[in-house]
Amino acid sequence: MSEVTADYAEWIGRQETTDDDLSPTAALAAAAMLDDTQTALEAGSALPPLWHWFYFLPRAPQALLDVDGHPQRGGFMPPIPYPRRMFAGARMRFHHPLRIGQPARRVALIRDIRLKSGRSGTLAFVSVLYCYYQDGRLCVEEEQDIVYREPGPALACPRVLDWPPLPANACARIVTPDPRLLFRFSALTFNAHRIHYDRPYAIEEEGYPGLVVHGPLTAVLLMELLRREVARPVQEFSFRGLAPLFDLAPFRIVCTTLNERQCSLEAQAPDGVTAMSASVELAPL
Ligand SMILES: C/C(=C\C(=O)SCCNC(=O)CCNC(=O)[C@H](O)C(C)(C)COP(=O)(O)OP(=O)(O)OC[C@H]1O[C@@H](n2cnc3c(N)ncnc32)[C@H](O)[C@@H]1OP(=O)(O)O)C(=O)O
Repeated sequence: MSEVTADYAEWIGRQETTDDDLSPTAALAAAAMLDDTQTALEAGSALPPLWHWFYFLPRAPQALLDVDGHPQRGGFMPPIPYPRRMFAGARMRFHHPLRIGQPARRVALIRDIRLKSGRSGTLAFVSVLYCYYQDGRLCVEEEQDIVYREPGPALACPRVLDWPPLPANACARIVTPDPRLLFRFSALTFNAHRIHYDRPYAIEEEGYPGLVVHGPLTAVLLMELLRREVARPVQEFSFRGLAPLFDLAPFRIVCTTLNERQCSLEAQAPDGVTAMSASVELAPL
């Protein structure tokens, strides 16, 4: 195990800088995808939390895409040999909102590469730290975990069961992850991974029962539920993808208020299993 990570030691500490003018165009398209007609998205408006994912898009030329649709490994990301890439989770801290229509910079740094043994086989986790700057100050810090898996047996189609009753201090929404939503999210994030839009590829090559819901889309939907229902600035947010969600049946997102500063969020698969869990620290009142 440690030998494999040693092979990639030279990737740790690699950096990549991306500039973006944060034009309102992407935010307006994201609002359309989210049926958000309320949020002010003019030049100078605060970008809602997590909407920075609609900016700083990958710029790999078409000729340098791998068969799965991601940029070929061995550039910024290490050449891990396991073929199944997934977004495993992220932890972030919001210091200041990014402002629409003003230049911003993202600095990415490979922080860690670690091999683990999981129920699904060997997992290689690559942790990437992203720091977002505007007006010379650090606005958002985010550490993402990308996991690469070995090929494994095909996953079964999820069963549809009843979701558990909601606790009193919780609110929820049912999400229908149809291909139109997945396509728009892939387009907004310029993510060409075929598991999100190419059903034969997702089923026959990567062994999923349907199109896979992007982890960041589920995280955005959780954050939007919080933004609508709790409507307080977020200071910290972390989430972990525990099981994939598919376009085959609706899933439920739930936000539970724990106390004045903390909420927990989760996405529940059609069979009731927690597919993503998240926690939020709100800014002090
Ligand atoms: C965008 C984008 C891609 C996507 O959006 S892909 C779709 C979104 N992502 C998912 O659906 C991932 C859902 N999660 C899973 O399928 C499984 O959790 C996963 C990652 C396959 C691992 O399952 P296992 O059953 O094999 O793992 P274990 O539970 O046995 O755990 C083994 C060790 O790994 C650690 N671990 C597990 N899951 C995570 C996680 N999400 N984040 C961080 N660490 C994780 C676990 O703690 C165990 O560690 P120990 O130190 O205790 O051994 C795009 O590509 O851009």
